[in-house]
Amino acid sequence: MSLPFVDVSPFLKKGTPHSPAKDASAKSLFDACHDVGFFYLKGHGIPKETCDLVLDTVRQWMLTATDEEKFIIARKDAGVGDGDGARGYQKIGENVTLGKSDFHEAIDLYAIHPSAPPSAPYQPLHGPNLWPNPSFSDVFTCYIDQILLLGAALMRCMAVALSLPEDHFEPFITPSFWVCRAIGYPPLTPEAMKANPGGVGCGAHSDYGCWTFLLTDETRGALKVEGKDGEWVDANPVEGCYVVNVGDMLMQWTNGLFKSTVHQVVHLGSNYRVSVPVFFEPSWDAKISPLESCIAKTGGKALYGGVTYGEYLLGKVAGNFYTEKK
Ligand SMILES: O=C(O)CCC(=O)C(=O)O
Ligand SMILES: [Fe+2]
Repeated sequence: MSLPFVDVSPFLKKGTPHSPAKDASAKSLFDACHDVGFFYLKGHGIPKETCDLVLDTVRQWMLTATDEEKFIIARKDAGVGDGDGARGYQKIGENVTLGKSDFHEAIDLYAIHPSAPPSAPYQPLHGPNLWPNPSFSDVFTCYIDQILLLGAALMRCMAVALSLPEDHFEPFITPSFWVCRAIGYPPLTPEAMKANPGGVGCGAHSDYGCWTFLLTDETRGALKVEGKDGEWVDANPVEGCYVVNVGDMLMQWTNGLFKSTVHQVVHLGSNYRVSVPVFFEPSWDAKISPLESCIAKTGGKALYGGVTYGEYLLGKVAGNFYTEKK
């Protein structure tokens, strides 16, 4: 199995008339999402220099920040200092998947909550992002703005793929409650290998939102996608493309028509690998339930109940971290 390609370029400019190019693009999106749930997205219009700057910014900070600098922006439980239980730096092993620690460090960033208070204490997910420094914040804020436009374009493409009006999803995603992770996977030293025998940088999981736009450095053989027969397929980086995948929320929204596929990161190389997934999500208050047109195409019965996206997210984030109490 190799991952299919989807060209989103016909949808980048909002308000353009329907065209055969749009139909072709929407059909390739439908096939990719129905079949594998993972694809290479081309024609996205985000310059290579922007992507390189994002990756370099993460690498530079992860490799040069002192323990104290990392501690200052460490993720804290909600209500503790500037913590909201989700945002901030996580040291190696703090993130867990299926009860096992992941061998990576990361800074987690989220959209600002629509009713975020001006100062601490913060309820879960209601805090400010904990930025390492102003230039990191500038680079990421500008980058995420571009991904949000791309996410909206992909939603227009998805609407056409599902025979809906092109702007059908706009009210649900405006504004998107996006999530972004700046991740570093250190090389596995012999000692690290002993503590983490499988070398699992990020355990097998599916993503919980809508679309994941994954930017990675040039490391090959690290990201693995579960194929239909349970085999692991490498999703190596392709120059000029994002690796994009369907998350659980989109699977529910399409009543299972689009697949949210399990993947993992096993980085056994001797380099420090950097990746930056941006998770494009509905608005905090968006009510998501299976689309009628998708129910009709999948046997006529809704397979999922409805959720409010923010509540659903709160439940997911609560299970992400290793705490001493567990
Ligand atoms: O680092 C990667 O390539 C993928 C990370 C990932 O799957 C995630 O953060 O959900
Ligand atoms: Fe993932």
